[in-house]
Amino acid sequence: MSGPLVVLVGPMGVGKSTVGRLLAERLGVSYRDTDDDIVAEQGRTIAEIFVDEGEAAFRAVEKAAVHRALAEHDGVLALGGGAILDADTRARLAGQRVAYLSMDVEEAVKRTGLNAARPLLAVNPRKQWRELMEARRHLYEEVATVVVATDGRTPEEVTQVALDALELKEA
Ligand SMILES: Nc1ncnc2c1ncn2[C@@H]1O[C@H](COP(=O)(O)OP(=O)(O)OP(=O)(O)O)[C@@H](O)[C@H]1O
Ligand SMILES: O=C(O)C1=C[C@@H](O)[C@@H](O)[C@H](O)C1
Ligand SMILES: [Mg+2]
Repeated sequence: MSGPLVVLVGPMGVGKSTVGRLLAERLGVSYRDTDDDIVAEQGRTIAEIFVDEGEAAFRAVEKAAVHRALAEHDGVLALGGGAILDADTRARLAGQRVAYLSMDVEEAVKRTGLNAARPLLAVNPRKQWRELMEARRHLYEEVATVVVATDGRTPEEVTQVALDALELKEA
């Protein structure tokens, strides 16, 4: 299988960065995050891109960054929470090993809070979360080869469950 060893998908704050780094360490590979790529390439925060140019422009930048990372990276790759909204990106994930990290709404509010750095959850996070997940849950499930529930688990426990589910050997 060419492309990343593992791709992580899931909503904002579910632990993609935290678990992604731990997974990469355990597997002896490098970690890459498309949100970080976008910030580095654009020289602006994601919140700034949303405010300056709107969500549609952000999604176009994101799509290019995701496709580049899928072609270049062979370690653990975390995608931005909304990357799976794009049909070409979902098609591109079809042959990949993809772990969907999931959580329920209460866990989501605990982990993301009222964080202004997450523009899609800035106002009424509980309601926004539910709406986002209604629109996206089936897309995360569509691209996933494994689903790992993170509720009530530490990042280390989530990492272990993911390794077992993916049947990957440690370095
Ligand atoms: N299993 C866990 N249990 C409790 N807290 C966690 C867990 N995993 C991550 N966290 C905490 O939740 C917050 C969000 O985690 P993280 O930044 O890894 O998520 P993310 O999916 O990368 O989010 P983003 O949308 O910003 O990319 C952090 O404060 C992190 O410490
Ligand atoms: O879920 C989303 O739509 C987003 C998630 C983040 O990773 C960022 O990519 C951005 O804040 C949008
Ligand atoms: Mg992250």
